[in-house]
Amino acid sequence: MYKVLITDPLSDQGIEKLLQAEDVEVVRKTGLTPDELLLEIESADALMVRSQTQVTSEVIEKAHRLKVIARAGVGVDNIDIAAATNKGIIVVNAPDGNTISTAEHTFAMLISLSRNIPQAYCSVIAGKWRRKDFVGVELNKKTLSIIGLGRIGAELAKRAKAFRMQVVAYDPYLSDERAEKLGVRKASLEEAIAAGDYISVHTPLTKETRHLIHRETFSLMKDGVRILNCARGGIIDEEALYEAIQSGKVAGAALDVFETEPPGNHPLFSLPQVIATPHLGASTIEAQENVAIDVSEEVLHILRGEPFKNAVNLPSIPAELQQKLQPYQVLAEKLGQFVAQAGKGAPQQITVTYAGEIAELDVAPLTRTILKGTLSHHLADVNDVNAPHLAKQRGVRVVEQKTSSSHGFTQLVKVEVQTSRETRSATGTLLNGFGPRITKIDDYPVDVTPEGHLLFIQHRDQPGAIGRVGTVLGNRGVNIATMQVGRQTIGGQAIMILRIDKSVDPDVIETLKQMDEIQSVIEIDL
Ligand SMILES: NC(=O)C1=CN([C@@H]2O[C@H](COP(=O)(O)OP(=O)(O)OC[C@H]3O[C@@H](n4cnc5c(N)ncnc54)[C@H](O)[C@@H]3O)[C@@H](O)[C@H]2O)C=CC1
Ligand SMILES: O=C(O)C(=O)COP(=O)(O)O
Repeated sequence: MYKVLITDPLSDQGIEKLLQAEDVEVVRKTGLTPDELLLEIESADALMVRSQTQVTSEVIEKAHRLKVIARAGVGVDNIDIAAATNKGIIVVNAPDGNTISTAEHTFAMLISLSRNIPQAYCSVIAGKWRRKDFVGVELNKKTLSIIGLGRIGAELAKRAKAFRMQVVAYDPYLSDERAEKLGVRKASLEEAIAAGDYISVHTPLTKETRHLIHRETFSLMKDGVRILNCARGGIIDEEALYEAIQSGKVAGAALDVFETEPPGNHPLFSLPQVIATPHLGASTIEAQENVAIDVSEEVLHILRGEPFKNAVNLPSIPAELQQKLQPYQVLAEKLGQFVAQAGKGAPQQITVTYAGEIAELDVAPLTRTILKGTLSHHLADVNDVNAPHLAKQRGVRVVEQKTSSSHGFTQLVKVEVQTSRETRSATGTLLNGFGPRITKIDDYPVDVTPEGHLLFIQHRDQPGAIGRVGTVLGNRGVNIATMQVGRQTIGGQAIMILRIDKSVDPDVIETLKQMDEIQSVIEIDL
């Protein structure tokens, strides 16, 4: 039974699948203190959050069983992604489910800001009728500068155009084609800042975007500019914004998000030009249902070891590529495991070579799996998420290369591990209908199914060697299921790979090692 811990309010309808899953126990505990969260997380297999729960490195450290942190929304700045990655915990989000709601909310703020609707409302219900105090401005023909033209920024642009606004956008990843398609003018950050009657930020909060709009940026803006932040508190320097409003440079600001949430009695709230909502961008029935459905499905897939889509700490793999790579996953992992167990010493460099048909695909996900297989021999809790990170941390160089020559096979994957003591390699392929095969160990051609218990023996090719090994194993009640022998020259170096039905005692290995013609015996579990 998997424990799925939900610590922020999620839509009941959205998590229906989780509630109905027979292998899942859903524990909903909102408003936990940090200490309570540290206790709860210890036994959780999955954690589902929105923006309130702070998933810090301390929380992650206590998460002994956690496989996935699911963010029912977009921004993951409340999750310590590096700590999760380090621990091999997958972080997923729901990038699409709240786009429209947040764009609509930003547009509602844009209109409210222009027509002083919140201020006028407060005045009217206080019994006043002060029409002159709330004269607004039109959106028609005004310029809206959007900083960060991603999903939400693009939806906002469409709405602004429908109101006959000019839209200028800055986004380092904005192509000319996309700008043209959306009917926006692509600009540099400075140009966009200088052009806007309105400036709306829609980037994630990252090291680069923290205080993207700072004191000096305000000086580049038009007098009377209006500012919107429905993305993340911290993208705009709040102190600098306060000063810019007070000086009259900025005519108004609409804020849905704050550097600290809840913001309490924030100095900005003393300014009548500021309107605010309590982080409501994604708070609609529809968005909440969408994001909860999306992350519930992801959590179930991850817990059950099935393919999933939106990992934040894994590169995304298009479904078509995933389907093509799927059959190679087992081969990749087994090759990694084989070479790691067959070699002596800690790995210094892992070189993966792809040949034939497979070399035409983006093989990065397979390389991660190979790394997982290789490193898991020396390290605990390695998975596809943390394998590259762990390799780097331990100074293991990873080289990925491709070649067209596959020596008569349709495709080949070769994993070579270089340690301080030796270099060892295993090459494998997929045999149509028969699954993974190891076709070569070092330079010895073999045909080995990579599964179960194997004995890997290096010896001198000489008559009787095979028989003597068989006798030792037979005498100890070890049944040999299959056997492969490879040699380079008659009477030269050779290898034996025996598939045995059960693991052997260490003294059997010692007995084999005593034989004159045998140089090494290694038991390999795949
Ligand atoms: N107020 C709310 O309730 C909500 C807030 N958000 C916030 O909105 C943000 C954007 O969401 P989406 O549009 O879905 O994400 P997205 O990933 O589709 O778009 C973000 C865009 O920002 C751009 N960007 C990154 N760094 C930049 C920089 N330094 N300068 C300019 N552009 C930069 C990226 O290229 C990308 O196109 C989220 O990260 C989240 O923090 C999202 C949903 C709800
Ligand atoms: O999706 C996002 O990034 C949001 O900011 C929405 O936050 P929330 O889930 O409403 O706490």
